[in-house]
Amino acid sequence: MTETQVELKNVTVNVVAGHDVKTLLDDINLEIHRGDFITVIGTNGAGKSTLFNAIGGDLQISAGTITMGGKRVEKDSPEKRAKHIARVFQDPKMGTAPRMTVAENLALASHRGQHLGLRSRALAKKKDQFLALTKRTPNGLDQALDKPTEELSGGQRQALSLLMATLKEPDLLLLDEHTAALDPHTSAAIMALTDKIVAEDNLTCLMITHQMDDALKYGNRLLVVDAGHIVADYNAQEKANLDKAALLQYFG
Ligand SMILES: Nc1ncnc2c1ncn2[C@@H]1O[C@H](COP(=O)(O)OP(=O)(O)OP(=O)(O)O)[C@@H](O)[C@H]1O
Repeated sequence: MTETQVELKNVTVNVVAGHDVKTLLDDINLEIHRGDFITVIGTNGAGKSTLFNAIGGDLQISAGTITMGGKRVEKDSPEKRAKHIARVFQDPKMGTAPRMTVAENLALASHRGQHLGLRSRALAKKKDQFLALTKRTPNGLDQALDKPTEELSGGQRQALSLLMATLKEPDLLLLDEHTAALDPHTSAAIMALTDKIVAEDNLTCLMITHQMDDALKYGNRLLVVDAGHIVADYNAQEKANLDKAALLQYFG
């Protein structure tokens, strides 16, 4: 039986814009099952990142409920929700501490939700684990464990962000166009790594992308967001029968 991991019921997000109230999400209903890997597409300004902000708590919802693992979370702070939700953004500079080394960043991520103890002995103990972890990446991160993150390439930083986000196996992984700033070759490599981590760790994941090929190739479900609504929710079988031309129709 499929287990519900996250559920949005009648979620609406209104914001005040000048003298008007703007509805960014309009009565959204969405059930996410454990192990779902859902790709999310839609035009610029459709509400995709707003959906992530509502789930992550960066934006308060105006109506409705959000449940994670059976518990209501819509009133919880983003910090409290971050114990269960990890997010990777488009900008490779976000999500890592630039002056800290790759190993130190990984140590930070491995202490998510706990008090920090970045003593060098503790770090040395974890080096083997971090070496094994970074060897999974396609772009030489394992050779850069002692380098400050600001010296890494964009692709290496996104690989690191992904490892940091998934190190503690979050209940929900939110990928917000995390390969959009990368060249095609690096983007493909990071997508392959993403797919591997999601499958091996059996993560529940939502991934926003403007790459229709990636939206079709990865995941077991595909959502289309338009003007604050979910206008399509394709299951694995329906998704297998979709092609790029069908998806492009949603972009007018
Ligand atoms: N805090 C806010 N206050 C007012 N308007 C907002 C706020 N956040 C987002 N918006 C607006 O809500 C709409 C949806 O934005 P959102 O970033 O969710 O779109 P998106 O689908 O992620 O687009 P893109 O593909 O361009 O990233 C846009 O018109 C945006 O300007």
